[in-house]
Amino acid sequence: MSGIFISFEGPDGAGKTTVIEALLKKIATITNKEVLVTREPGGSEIAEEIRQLILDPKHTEMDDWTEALLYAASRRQHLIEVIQPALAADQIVLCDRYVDSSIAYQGNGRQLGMEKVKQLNDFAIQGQLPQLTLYLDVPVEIGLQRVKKLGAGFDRLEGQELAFHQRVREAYLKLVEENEDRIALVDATQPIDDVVAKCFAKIQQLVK
Ligand SMILES: Nc1ncnc2c1ncn2[C@@H]1O[C@H](COP(=O)(O)OP(=O)(O)OP(=O)(O)O)[C@@H](O)[C@H]1O
Ligand SMILES: Cc1cn([C@H]2C[C@H](O)[C@@H](COP(=O)(O)O)O2)c(=O)[nH]c1=O
Repeated sequence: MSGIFISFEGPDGAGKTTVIEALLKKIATITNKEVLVTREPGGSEIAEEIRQLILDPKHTEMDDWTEALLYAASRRQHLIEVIQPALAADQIVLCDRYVDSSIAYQGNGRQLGMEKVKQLNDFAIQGQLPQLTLYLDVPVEIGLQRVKKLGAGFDRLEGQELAFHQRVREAYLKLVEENEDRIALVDATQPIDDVVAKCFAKIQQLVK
């Protein structure tokens, strides 16, 4: 695979989508490589259908392991159908969430165990990790407040209790500590231009 795979992570409302959009233009100034923006869960027709199933607030009866398996299944489909072909075509892939989301949300948020959820996903991704993961760190109250302000309501995951979101953030901070060669923490409470500049600096180091 000759492309570059970059994922973006963070609690809900950290600013991933906004940052990725801003980075698109900036990346075009430093490389001729095509840039593909995609997201999880989703990014392909089948994976988007799984997304609807998982995030629908009316699916209150969904078992936690079923949820973890559905995220892993949508990841597998997206990886095979979208990410790997783009990398093979020498593109830069900017992915809004990837495997660290499952380890944080299902592993620690749902308390299924970070290592167990990692193992489940090892099967799905077969070693395909991003070269760089930009973790946008924000206190969960601030992130959820930002989502609330958008006015579209909460999906099934966003609608979980505060303690769930706090466990998610704790897990991310642990992942940053354990994977400092891959995951870079960016303070996402800063003004958006500063957050974008910090992310861009990290990407420049990789793309040059
Ligand atoms: N650094 C920032 N400062 C203030 N507001 C921000 C910042 N970053 C993003 N926002 C605002 O927060 C809201 C949520 O941002 P965005 O949708 O990019 O977050 P996200 O991480 O993609 O969320 P989700 O996890 O729910 O997909 C948007 O209204 C965006 O303009
Ligand atoms: C990939 C992935 C995501 N989640 C959660 C995180 C969010 O609450 C939603 C996705 O919605 P977004 O607004 O597009 O960020 O799903 C998760 O729990 N596990 C995962 O693997």
